[in-house]
Amino acid sequence: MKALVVYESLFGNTEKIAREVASGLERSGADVTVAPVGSVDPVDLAAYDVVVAGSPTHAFSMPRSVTRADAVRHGADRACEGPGLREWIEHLEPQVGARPTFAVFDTRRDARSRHLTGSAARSATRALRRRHRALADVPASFYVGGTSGPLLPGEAVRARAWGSRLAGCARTQ
Ligand SMILES: Cc1cc2nc3c(=O)[nH]c(=O)nc-3n(C[C@H](O)[C@H](O)[C@H](O)COP(=O)(O)O)c2cc1C
Repeated sequence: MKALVVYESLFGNTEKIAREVASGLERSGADVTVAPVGSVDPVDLAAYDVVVAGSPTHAFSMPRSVTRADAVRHGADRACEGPGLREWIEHLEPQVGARPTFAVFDTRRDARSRHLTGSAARSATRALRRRHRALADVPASFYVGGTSGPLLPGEAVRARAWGSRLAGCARTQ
């Protein structure tokens, strides 16, 4: 099974999760490519059985240019300023056939936080459904302690386990 894991990441936390998901997929026997979302042509996905896509949650949704600029003001690397997952999904062709199957994840602030956090992965799911894309699993969220991280304890392990499980879900689709 061939898998692609693409990510958008301003401070590096979503990239770390993407690499753990990739390692889980690999552990389950998949041949995996991991890449920043901006480096993969969204029109050219026919080679993959499963595409996993992730981004940070910004303002309850996927990042936009204005929220990326905000992240840079908070110390994120300007080179990561996008375009990102939102724009990548907009450039996907409307789906013909079931392949590849998609799965989406995000990073966001601790679920136990007093504030409503929103979820980029839920927004990405809606955007993919509008493009008639098949989804292998419910959107997943992984938690950081603050705007620049770090990942909360146990999240890397949870991401690897999710990756392994995805390999199974994608095979049965
Ligand atoms: C401009 C901005 C808006 C954010 N909005 C939210 C939000 O609505 N909900 C949330 O849970 N986290 C929010 N965060 C925290 C991010 O989710 C966090 O920075 C991200 O998970 C870190 O991932 P990264 O290292 O891959 O960039 C926001 C961060 C920034 C910079």
